[in-house]
Amino acid sequence: MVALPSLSPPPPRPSPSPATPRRRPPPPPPPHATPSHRVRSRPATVVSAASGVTDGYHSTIRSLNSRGRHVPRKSLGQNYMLNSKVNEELVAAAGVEEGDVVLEIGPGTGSLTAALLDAGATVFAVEKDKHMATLVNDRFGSTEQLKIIEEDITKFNVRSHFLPFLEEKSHHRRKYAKVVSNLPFNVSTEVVKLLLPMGDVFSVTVLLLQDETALRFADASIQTPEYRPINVFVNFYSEPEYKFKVERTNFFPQPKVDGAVISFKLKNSGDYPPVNSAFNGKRKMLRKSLQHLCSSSEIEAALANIGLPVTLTLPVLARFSPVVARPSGFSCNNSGDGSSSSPTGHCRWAHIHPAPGKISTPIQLIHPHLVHVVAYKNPRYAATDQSPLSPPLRFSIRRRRPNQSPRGGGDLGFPRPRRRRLPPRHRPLLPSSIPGGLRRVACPKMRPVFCGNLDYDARQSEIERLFSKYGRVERVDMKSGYHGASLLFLDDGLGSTFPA
Ligand SMILES: C[S@@+](CC[C@H](N)C(=O)[O-])C[C@H]1O[C@@H](n2cnc3c(N)ncnc32)[C@H](O)[C@@H]1O
Repeated sequence: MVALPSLSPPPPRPSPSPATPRRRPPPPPPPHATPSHRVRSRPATVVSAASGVTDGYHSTIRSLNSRGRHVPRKSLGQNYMLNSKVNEELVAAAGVEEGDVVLEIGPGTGSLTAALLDAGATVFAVEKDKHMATLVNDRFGSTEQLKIIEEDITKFNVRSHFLPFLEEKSHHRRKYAKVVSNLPFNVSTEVVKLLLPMGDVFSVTVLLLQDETALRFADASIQTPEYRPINVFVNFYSEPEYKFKVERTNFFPQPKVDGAVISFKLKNSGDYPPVNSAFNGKRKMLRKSLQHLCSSSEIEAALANIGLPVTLTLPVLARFSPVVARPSGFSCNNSGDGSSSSPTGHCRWAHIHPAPGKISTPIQLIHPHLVHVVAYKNPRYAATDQSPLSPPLRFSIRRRRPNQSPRGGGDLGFPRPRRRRLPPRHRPLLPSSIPGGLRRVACPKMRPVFCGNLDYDARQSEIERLFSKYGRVERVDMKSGYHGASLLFLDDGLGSTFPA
């Protein structure tokens, strides 16, 4: 923890004496962003017209101390920006201009907020730390140009809170907002997952992240071993561009790593290709990534049919998807071509068929935007139908035998915990924990069903209603750590199937 020196009023500098212990804070670090372009020589601290104060080392310390001594919290990623030039570069990277509406995550002491207000933007700021929210409020007073919400961005429903604000500020004309933020490093992936699919609200998202993370997000070459599902996600929803590196000396307290600014130009939701299942694989080798949908030979035949390579790019995936997935309603009645819409009314469901003969292969009911349900094929129906083109199989949630040792969450999309195998009489039946804070099901009849990629508006009650057709839903756990994921506990009764 860093003990902040009190600087109000700043004491006169004592003449240095070897006997006196040094009490003054270290001098301001040489502010240095290393832009890939536009290197301008400017003073380290710039007077903000909106705020009337400078944002540098001393002013940051002063504002942190202004409401009692405030020690930056590591758990909240509180590394404050000391260099106003970096803030200005952030604002410029987002092309913020007069009349723009901007979402800022974590305004902190308000240094970036000041730069945004100076550029003529109206700012909607979400700050988790009560102390910092009050501090920004004090700094800017009551202005029409700024609204501060004290909330955790990862639990915040951006759509329902931000859209009315956007409409009001843009005078009910359809206008895209922007996101500009010096993010706490520890929530960057969550925030990226939250914001990128919102191309109908935001045109561009400019974030100051950990340099390594920014490099990873901006990597568009899928042939490298570092390529991860997050890259598919990022490139699916946006066009990322690495802007410039920000050295760690620009922050207080100084983090252990450098930062970097990255911009994501968001795509409009109407243009997304329906390729959700491709998010599951690390490399986009179709034969492997999609082996749960059809057999390898069928995948290869489909590829040959449309003249595709085995390793995919996003546009190619978009062309391939309809060959293996047929759109259907969620409440499909064995005809497989239902067209009911999702609970939030956005899109249709795509029903993917299981690989022949793979009894416990996860069967994915994939919805381009809403939900991705992993259920398990019931061995009882293994013999009924094997062809991916015939009417859909009947599924049921896989049943766990009452005396079966609790298996890890691997089948549910969570890593399987390592367990020491106990003799049967010692095996803990129920309840036990699996990673992610989820509890095992207490009743052997209750089946956990994992739903991912939930829409931001999706509510617990909607999921409950959706699944209640297939059995008694004991409860729905909305996972906040995972982007839009929930786990629901379903008692489908002995004879019932999923979907019916
Ligand atoms: C890296 S500091 C940036 C502060 C300021 N924007 C600046 O440039 O100096 C991150 C800020 O985000 C806030 N924060 C941390 N976690 C948050 C969360 N989950 N939701 C909203 N704000 C958060 C912290 O309290 C802190 O003020």
